[in-house]
Amino acid sequence: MQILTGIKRIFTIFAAYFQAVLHILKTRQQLALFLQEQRPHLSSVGLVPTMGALHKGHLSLLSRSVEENGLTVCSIFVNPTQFNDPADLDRYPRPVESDIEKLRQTGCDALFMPAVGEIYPEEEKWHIELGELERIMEGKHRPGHYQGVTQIVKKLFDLVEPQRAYFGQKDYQQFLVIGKMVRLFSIPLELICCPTEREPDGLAMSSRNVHLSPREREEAGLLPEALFMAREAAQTLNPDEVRSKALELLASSPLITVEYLEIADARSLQPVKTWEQAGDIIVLAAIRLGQTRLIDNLFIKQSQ
Ligand SMILES: Nc1ncnc2c1ncn2[C@@H]1O[C@H](COP(=O)(O)OP(=O)(O)OP(=O)(O)O)[C@@H](O)[C@H]1O
Ligand SMILES: CC(C)(CO)[C@@H](O)C(=O)[O-]
Ligand code: BAL
Repeated sequence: MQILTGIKRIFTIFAAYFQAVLHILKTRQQLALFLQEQRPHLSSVGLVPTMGALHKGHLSLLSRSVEENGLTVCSIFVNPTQFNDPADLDRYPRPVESDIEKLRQTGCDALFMPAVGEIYPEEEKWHIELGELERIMEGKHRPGHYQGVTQIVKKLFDLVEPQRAYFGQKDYQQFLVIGKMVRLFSIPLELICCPTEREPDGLAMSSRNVHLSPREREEAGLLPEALFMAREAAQTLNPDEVRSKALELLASSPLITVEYLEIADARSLQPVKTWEQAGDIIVLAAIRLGQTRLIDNLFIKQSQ
């Protein structure tokens, strides 16, 4: 009896150990072999694409995937083709060791972290028709950005073939763009948009927040404040008036430059003139604080 209990205990320890194992895969081939081995035993695979420098926002996507799928793959790849500003690419934070530790703690099964040459062995052409979505807001202010995003996300979808892929609402326009790409290529997967995780003062968590000076960090709180104020003001004012009020609040900081602030139909991202014009309405903004560019958004009206 004692022997049996002992064997059971050893088995439990081994099982816990193997569950906690994070497989680190650096090449397409390692990823393909790993998935080939695992897939027959699994109900579903969840993919969480990231550029690393993981924070609680990323971890919330990972926890949701771990909960909903038999296997979760996180990718960390700072994709050069989506950076329209080379300085932004150069200084993008890359704290690999602490990222790996965080992934271990979430129960993520595999980390795919390829080198640039592994993903782009040679120069390649990529262009898909994203329509208006590419000509407004992020698309307008970061030319080529969504071509780079769709290029890498399509490659990741092809390599991992997940049943579900998880993205954050903080990059809401990106979520719509990826939805458009999935429909264009008829990719059989479910896209899941997870809520934005925020700091105590409301600032959306972002890998780029580390670049803010203490003074900029303080003023950055005005961005969520303007969005939450807009949602409140929508109860009594029309969209144009709300927009002006939010812009006024951001203008109160000499450090902030507003790139855009729009109140839009949450499906098309076209500006609305009345609250009745769309079922779902969202306020989206991008600001610059010194060298750092921050984006955020908040639903003002949601039909369900
Ligand atoms: N605060 C957040 N809450 C929830 N999801 C987030 C948050 N920040 C980022 N994400 C999501 O995590 C995924 C990976 O994002 P990414 O690696 O670019 O991090 P990031 O913090 O958004 O970086 P940056 O803001 O510098 O672009 C994306 O789907 C993104 O929307
Ligand atoms: C989706 C993504 C990982 C593609 O590089 C990136 O755009 C991001 O982190 O949001
Ligand atoms: N989180 C969106 C990726 C980017 O800013 O390039």
